[in-house]
Amino acid sequence: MTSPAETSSLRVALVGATGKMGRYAVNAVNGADDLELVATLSSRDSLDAIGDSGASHVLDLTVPSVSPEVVRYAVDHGLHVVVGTSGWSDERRAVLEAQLAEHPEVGVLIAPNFSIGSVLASEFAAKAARYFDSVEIIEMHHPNKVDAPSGTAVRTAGLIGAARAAAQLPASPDATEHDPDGSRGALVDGVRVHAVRLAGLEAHQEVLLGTPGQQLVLRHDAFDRSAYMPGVLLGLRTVASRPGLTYGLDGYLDLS
Ligand SMILES: NC(=O)C1=CN([C@@H]2O[C@H](COP(=O)(O)OP(=O)(O)OC[C@H]3O[C@@H](n4cnc5c(N)ncnc54)[C@H](OP(=O)(O)O)[C@@H]3O)[C@@H](O)[C@H]2O)C=CC1
Ligand SMILES: O=C(O)C1=N[C@H](C(=O)O)C[C@H](O)C1
Repeated sequence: MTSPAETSSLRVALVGATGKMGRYAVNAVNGADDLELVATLSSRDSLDAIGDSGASHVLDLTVPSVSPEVVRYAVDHGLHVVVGTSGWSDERRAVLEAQLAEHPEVGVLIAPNFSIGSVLASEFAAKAARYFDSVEIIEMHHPNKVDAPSGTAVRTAGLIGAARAAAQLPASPDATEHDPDGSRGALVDGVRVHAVRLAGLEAHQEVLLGTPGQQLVLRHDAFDRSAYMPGVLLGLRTVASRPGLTYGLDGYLDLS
């Protein structure tokens, strides 16, 4: 928990303030008595507006091609960062870890998903994975999403893959020999991931777990972006007390 002294000086610069997530986050931060929104940036602004604003924290809700530059700027300036933007691959996180080693006082949270339901669904999937022969992920999003598979699906596959490896499970059974068009989906940490983009959808994910005679489906639906705001605020309030990189909001939750 952050102390009152720390929270009273929590000044947030929001990058991506004009986006779908950013617009919700502006309202969420403005509605929190212990947070002050000191800068709102879009693609038209220089990142120097962050430094000029006197921010202590940066909230990054941009696009995968821009997010690493935002985070690099913030860490170089000694600012704590909460990242919701997707696209933070193992390679990108390794580069960030190296940068953070030079700024050991700085905390960064990369949260592939801020919603508690989604975080729990991924956690449950990882717990269940060792008891089933097969597991596949279907992620379903609005058609404006620029990246696939979703950051949430990548994170979920990572947790499941680690759980299956720890249990020394073989690969999910699959006799496919001929798949010229990639119908079997992407393979992420040994888990097949299928990405659907459909008008009318927001953000949805199903983890299908199968073993002879039964199936378990773990599904999460985010119907609008209010689902993410409690997690955004939790991240902002906690990140300064957690130096280094935390990957996944579960790192700030007591899920044991
Ligand atoms: N972690 C989570 O729980 C969630 C994560 N996401 C992720 O958050 C990210 C944002 O999603 P969403 O709000 O839908 O995206 P939008 O496309 O609606 O918004 C993108 C924002 O990034 C800004 N931007 C683009 N380029 C730059 C730049 N060079 N410098 C500064 N700002 C820039 C845009 O500004 P402009 O208006 O000027 O173009 C806009 O404000 C995505 O990666 C998405 O996957 C989404 C939902 C939940
Ligand atoms: O772009 C989105 O909408 C979302 N992006 C995040 C992701 O890539 O997982 C989180 C959520 O799925 C919504």
